[in-house]
Amino acid sequence: MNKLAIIGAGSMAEALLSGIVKNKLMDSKQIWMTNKADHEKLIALQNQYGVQTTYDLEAIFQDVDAVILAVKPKDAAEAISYIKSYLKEGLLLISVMAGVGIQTIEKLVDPSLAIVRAMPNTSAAIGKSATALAINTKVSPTQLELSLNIFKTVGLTTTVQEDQLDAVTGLSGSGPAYIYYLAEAMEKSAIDSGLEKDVAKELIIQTLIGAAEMLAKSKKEPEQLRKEVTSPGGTTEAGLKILETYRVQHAFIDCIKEATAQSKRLGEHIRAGMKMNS
Ligand SMILES: NC(=O)C1=CN([C@@H]2O[C@H](COP(=O)(O)OP(=O)(O)OC[C@H]3O[C@@H](n4cnc5c(N)ncnc54)[C@H](O)[C@@H]3O)[C@@H](O)[C@H]2O)C=CC1
Ligand SMILES: O=C(O)[C@@H]1CCC=N1
Repeated sequence: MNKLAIIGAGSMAEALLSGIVKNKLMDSKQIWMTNKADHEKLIALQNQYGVQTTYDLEAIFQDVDAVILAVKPKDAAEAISYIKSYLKEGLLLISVMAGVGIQTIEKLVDPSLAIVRAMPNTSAAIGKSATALAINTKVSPTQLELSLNIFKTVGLTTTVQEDQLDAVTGLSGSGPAYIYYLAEAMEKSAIDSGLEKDVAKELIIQTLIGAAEMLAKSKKEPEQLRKEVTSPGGTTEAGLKILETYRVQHAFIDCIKEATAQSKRLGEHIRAGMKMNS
């Protein structure tokens, strides 16, 4: 790839930029970035990563191979109409916007445009994202490989059908927040029980890393691993009984389903807004 443009310069855009630069996927001088109006942020990114930043769309799009669209879903229509005249056949558009479907984007751009819809998560900032990608029929094998290579710089990648991306968003897109929520609860209870915050934090982090690595490395199902921690009449059993009383597993299932539904609703909301404006 000779040149990459990134539209939007927020946390997700920076995480991707950082991965691409760190893994030397391309020279940072070949990456062009812009945002809505935060000039200082662009200067900071330029200084930190050596990328090119500008509000001059002609300069950004001249001879560009791929464009990453990393604005908020609510800004999708405005951002796409801003760059629409530059989105030509042969170009690859990669969207990381939650909920915004490929069909919705197709309605806003040249129908021949190759589009990848990706759902990373914020662990991209440390190269540990779980990213799923879906593509439209215009994406060539080379463009798919390029997209996978971009997201591999920030973690694991997989491809799914487009209609599965809302479920991915509810599961692994929002997923880090569920784990942080658990970590918050662990920290609060540890402090209430008299542990020092620093000590508690260290123990919690290692417990989460250890459990995640057991899930990754052991061939056992999560249920089996849970049972192996739980001695009859022991501490874990006593603790888990409380989770059962509060139906916490059901709450997590409902949580992920609701996040998935919200991804669908976001997409519908944007589609409805487009119809009203057309
Ligand atoms: N934060 C997360 O956990 C995840 C976010 N995403 C998606 O990534 C996208 C970006 O999210 P964040 O980086 O968290 O947002 P953010 O609010 O940090 O950044 C958004 C950026 O878009 C720019 N922008 C807005 N309108 C624009 C326009 N018309 N032209 C050019 N730039 C424009 C803003 O200036 C800003 O730089 C969202 O669509 C979100 O759904 C995807 C996966 C995970
Ligand atoms: O909450 C959100 O809408 C974004 C998308 C996935 C994670 N965060």
